[in-house]
Amino acid sequence: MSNFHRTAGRLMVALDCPSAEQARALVRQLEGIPCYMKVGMQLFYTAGPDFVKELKASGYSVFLDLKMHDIPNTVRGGANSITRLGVDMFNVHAAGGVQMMRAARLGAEEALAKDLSLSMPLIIAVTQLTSTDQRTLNDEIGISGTVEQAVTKYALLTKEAGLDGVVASSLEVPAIKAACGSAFKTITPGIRLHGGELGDQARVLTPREAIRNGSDFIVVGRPITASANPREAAEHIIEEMKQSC
Ligand SMILES: O=C(O)c1cc(=O)[nH]c(=O)n1[C@@H]1O[C@H](COP(=O)(O)O)[C@@H](O)[C@H]1O
Repeated sequence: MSNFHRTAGRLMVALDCPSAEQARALVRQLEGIPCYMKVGMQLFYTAGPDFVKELKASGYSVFLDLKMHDIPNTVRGGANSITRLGVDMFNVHAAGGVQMMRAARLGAEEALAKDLSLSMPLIIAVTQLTSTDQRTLNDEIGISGTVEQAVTKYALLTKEAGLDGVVASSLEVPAIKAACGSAFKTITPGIRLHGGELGDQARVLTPREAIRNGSDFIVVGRPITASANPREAAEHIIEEMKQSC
């Protein structure tokens, strides 16, 4: 496998689009770039499971980002339905606790037991959203300590629950890997090009910095989707990632 393909395989493009048509147009522009496609709430709530199946039928790896956070029984059912879509990765909130995260794995296992053609998706837990800064964590959410401490605690809970890794900012990746081991996956949004608009993201790094920090995957939305040329933007990001390897 070429270095280009290895590094591009660590890019996840957030298809945060208001319609299936717009998402399809974006996917067409990115054709041939071997990235994951991330389907989040905005697209899923309008285009639904059919769009996920369409991406899978076209050969894409899909991260279904619905951030489940509910009672264990409901998350178990949700994970079962999501796994039956054949996605490669999905997520829950670590704040739901160990029992809830274990229920997500159980729901996925139950889906697999019923359909042997399915494979086990990676199940990932969101630690602290990358839009959360230190003040918000302490004063609004009511969690004391540093963001890194809060993220590491949730990462350890995620590992205890038997999930595959966490979503966090790449700033926290060294601490997560030190606490949970290098095989524990880190999926990092909050990626911005040097000097780019932060928007609502608080904890950000560039693609180059994220890969240097040890992120397994970087999640990129607006730096690609809001660009005048999404394909060029994705290629530029892959180039940056390649230089960091
Ligand atoms: O789970 C996620 O993917 C996620 C977690 C998080 O802490 N922060 C975060 O930004 N995301 C998602 O990553 C993407 C980032 O998009 P941009 O800020 O446009 O690059 C969005 O689809 C978010 O929903």
